[in-house]
Amino acid sequence: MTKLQVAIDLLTTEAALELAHKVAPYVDIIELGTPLIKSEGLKVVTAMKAAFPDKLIFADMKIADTGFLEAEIAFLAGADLVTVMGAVDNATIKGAVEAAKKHGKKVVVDTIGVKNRVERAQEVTAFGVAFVELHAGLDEQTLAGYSVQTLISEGKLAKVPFSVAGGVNIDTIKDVVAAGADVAVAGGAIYGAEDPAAAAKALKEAINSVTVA
Ligand SMILES: O=C(CO)[C@H](O)[C@H](O)COP(=O)(O)O
Repeated sequence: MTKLQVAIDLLTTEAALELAHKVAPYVDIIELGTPLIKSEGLKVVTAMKAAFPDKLIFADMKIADTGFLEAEIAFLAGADLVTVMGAVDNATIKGAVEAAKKHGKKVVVDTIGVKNRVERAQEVTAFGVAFVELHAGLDEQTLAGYSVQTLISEGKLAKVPFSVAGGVNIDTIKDVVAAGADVAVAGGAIYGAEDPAAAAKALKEAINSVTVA
């Protein structure tokens, strides 16, 4: 069953916790977005894990260097999953995976900026990462012609564990599930909604309505 991940791209711990309390019944993974971690520091990760010990806490660290060190500080703060950039040196990804093994946690590779996402997803999966995030960032989503369907198609081709992130919403989440994604990530579609709990509930129900062959 595809998991639902809420990406919290808000800027304060207080706002992030308030949103998480509203949507927690419907989500499997709570992501602390990169701007939130940069704004608040890793104490937001610690606070979220303390508030939701039964949820997977995803620290979107977007690690680009010192893979072992940066992954380890996030794990020590309470993260269950951390992101490393797919475009960086393999040594950084392997270092983060070593830290994950040491702490019994997991690494996710983020493909922002990766030219050949399918090939790179297959390469990094061999390093022992949990899954690959086929991802178009918030800036890329504003470009003319952007469509999340490109990421969804790549997920089908890659045949590795993957998530899709980049404007996933109620109109597209069923396609994400049907493509076999392990995780569907929704940020703006939840935190930008007038009623975030209702939005998260609808996304979860959409996931549950799809039968994957
Ligand atoms: O990691 C991110 C940006 O770098 C976002 O959290 C991710 O793209 C999901 O948010 P949205 O659904 O609003 O695109």
